[in-house]
Amino acid sequence: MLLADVALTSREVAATAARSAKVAALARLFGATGPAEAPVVITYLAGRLPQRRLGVGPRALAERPPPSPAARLTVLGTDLALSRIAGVFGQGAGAERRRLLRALLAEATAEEQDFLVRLIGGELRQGALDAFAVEGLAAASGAAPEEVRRAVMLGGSLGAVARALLADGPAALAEFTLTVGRPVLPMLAQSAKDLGEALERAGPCAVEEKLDGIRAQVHREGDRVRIYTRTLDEITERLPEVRAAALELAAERAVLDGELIALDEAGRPRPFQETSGRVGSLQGTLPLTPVFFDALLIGDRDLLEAPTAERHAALAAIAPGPRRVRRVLVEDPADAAARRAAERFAAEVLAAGHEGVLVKALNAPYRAGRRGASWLKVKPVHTLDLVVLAAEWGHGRRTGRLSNLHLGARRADGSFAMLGKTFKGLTDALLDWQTGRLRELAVADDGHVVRVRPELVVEIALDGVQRSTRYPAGVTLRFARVLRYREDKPAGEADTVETVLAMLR
Ligand SMILES: Nc1ncnc2c1ncn2[C@@H]1O[C@H](COP(=O)(O)OP(=O)(O)OP(=O)(O)O)[C@@H](O)[C@H]1O
Repeated sequence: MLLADVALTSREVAATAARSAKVAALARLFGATGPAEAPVVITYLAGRLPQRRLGVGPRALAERPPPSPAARLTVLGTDLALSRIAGVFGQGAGAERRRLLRALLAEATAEEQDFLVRLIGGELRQGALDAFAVEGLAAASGAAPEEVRRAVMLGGSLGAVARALLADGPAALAEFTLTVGRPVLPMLAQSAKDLGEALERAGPCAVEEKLDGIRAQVHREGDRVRIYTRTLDEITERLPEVRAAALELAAERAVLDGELIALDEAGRPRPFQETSGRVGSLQGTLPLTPVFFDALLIGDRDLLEAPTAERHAALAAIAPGPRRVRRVLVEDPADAAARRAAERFAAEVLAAGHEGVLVKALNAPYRAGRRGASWLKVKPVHTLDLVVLAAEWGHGRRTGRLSNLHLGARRADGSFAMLGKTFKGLTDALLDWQTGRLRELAVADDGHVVRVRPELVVEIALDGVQRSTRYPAGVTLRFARVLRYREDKPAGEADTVETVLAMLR
């Protein structure tokens, strides 16, 4: 497949607001896509790179050679060329990467050059693309969209499902079942205003402590253990203590969902930044403890469709108390005594230094990859996960470091609206870290503001939001401060403008 075909479809999909037209354009393209090309095609359409980071800056992207008169770049050829660029390290790497990029661009037509530069610069990101691609793939292959969706959750990636579907047709979807050693997307929670609202919405439920750590899915088969993050990256090698804990479970074969936290000697949770250092690229040395809250598979039993109460019981049978999240049951939310007990529990959880509670409907299945109403989170402090759009060079003590962050929320079309700026809450270690990371993401630097690819998610605490004519969404943040970077969260899942506007009310 030619890169030109992908560029054309990308333009068509962006140009129409109609879901059916987007899906039809994608279905046409997938009809002509080979199985091996499919993962790359899908990644490009979503505006992402399989290589994630190329290490080329704004200067390299600004240097365009004369375009090729005819389209001849293939998708796989382009992918190979980008992998070569990403693989250059050491002295003179910058210049060598620029040379390779120029050589690639010289092979591209003017339209392909445009596509590549915007792709590499992060301007083509389309958060909603995967959902349309599922339908486009279903249409192109004759499979049911719901089946494709289920396979993506269980297979962990749209690319892998597309490859199988385009190679073997709808029958290939049967291979995508929950398998030990193959992570599935975690179930996510919606927000509730307070515990009262959550109990009302959930019906009979469990109220659980919300631990402030790192989401982890732990797979065990005999003495083989694998640990995955929320984005399904494998982190087993970095966490021998978690592996050891998994080997102590009373089940040889299990897939469990939980949170990794760092505790001090008194058993109180340590700040998240110390936890995340072990998993993200910040440095961290504290040992982590897994605390499980769900079981997806135990022995030969796939528990995904089993109700919460049954999954919790299955977990309790194989994991000792300290390895499990603490919870109280509210069998009847209309019962005042049960509600009071839940309120007391939530207050204790906060007093113990945790961030809030989760309220989980007892009769609901485990919905991998979904943010449904059967899990509700209640947190007393307002926080937003926003995307860093730019940063300003600091002054005085912060000279030479990127400091004041420009923060954006996600629009429905996948672009970002700036909400405000903050340099509060940044420790020296965070300043150093973000300076390095943001320079890697830089696309422009005017000596004052460095604009970056919108990829880095940061969790911001705030006192609220207020109307403002200075910012494009008509709203800005009050007393925003940085809590932590969320390297485990993709920008496509950052909070939306809609969520922020809802906070005005
Ligand atoms: N008992 C628990 N049950 C489920 N999740 C928990 C629990 N304790 C802590 N968590 C963590 O809380 C997260 C959900 O709430 P949070 O407000 O942190 O959302 P987030 O990570 O910002 O976004 P998302 O809801 O997208 O995960 C889970 O992903 C998990 O990491």
